[in-house]
Amino acid sequence: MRLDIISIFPEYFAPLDVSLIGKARERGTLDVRVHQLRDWAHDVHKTVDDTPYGGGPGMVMKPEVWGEAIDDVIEGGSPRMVVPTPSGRPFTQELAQELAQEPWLLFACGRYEGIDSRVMEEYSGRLRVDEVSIGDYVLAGGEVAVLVMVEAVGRLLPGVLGNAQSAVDDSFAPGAMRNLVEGPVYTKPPLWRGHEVPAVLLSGHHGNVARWRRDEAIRRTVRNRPELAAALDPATLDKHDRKL
Ligand SMILES: NC(=S)c1ccno1
Repeated sequence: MRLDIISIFPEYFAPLDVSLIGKARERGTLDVRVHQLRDWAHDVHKTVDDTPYGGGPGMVMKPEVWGEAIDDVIEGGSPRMVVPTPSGRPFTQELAQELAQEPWLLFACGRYEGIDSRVMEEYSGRLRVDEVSIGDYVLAGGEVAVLVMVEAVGRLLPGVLGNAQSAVDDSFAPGAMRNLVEGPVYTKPPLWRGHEVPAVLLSGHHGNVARWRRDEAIRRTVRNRPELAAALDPATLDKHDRKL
């Protein structure tokens, strides 16, 4: 997968050189290219923003600069374009799975009050353009949101996770974990400061362990995410689940 990221703060993406994503880049699974938007601003101050039409606070990012940058980066190609914005569709594990199937993603990091809407309008005619929100809160720009999305998508690519089963068991993963969050996890020692590991996890009985883990996932989902629990497909719940 090729990932292009356009931003006025390319240094935000140094974390993509480490850990799982860094190793995926070294192996060639991920080809990440970060671009400084100001390279396409031609005035002496490298201006990328201006005052909003209609008045109001803050500044809006200029369409000319973005248009030149995107045209140069895509070189006539057709990446899927993702624009992080609080007004976008929710970024979910399902969307991460969908984006992980794409051969090429282009992330446009807005700052200030955002990118002139004509940029998304212009490229929607040529590319799949998704405005996406990682949550109902406002950041100073799209860079942190892109880091979140790149990690969530990148870890789903073949060979990135040490054990592919991890992605299957993820919270929210399609299939058995759909609309469920994961239950608690434990490791050695079996007793720590008076806290014991649940006995079933030491039993070696795989069926009982799987049942316990599902029960705990349902309990935690009901406790922490009642709106997800309400959306659980009744067909996937057996009579034991319904008693939880
Ligand atoms: N919530 C998101 S994605 C965002 C982008 C910029 N500010 O907030």
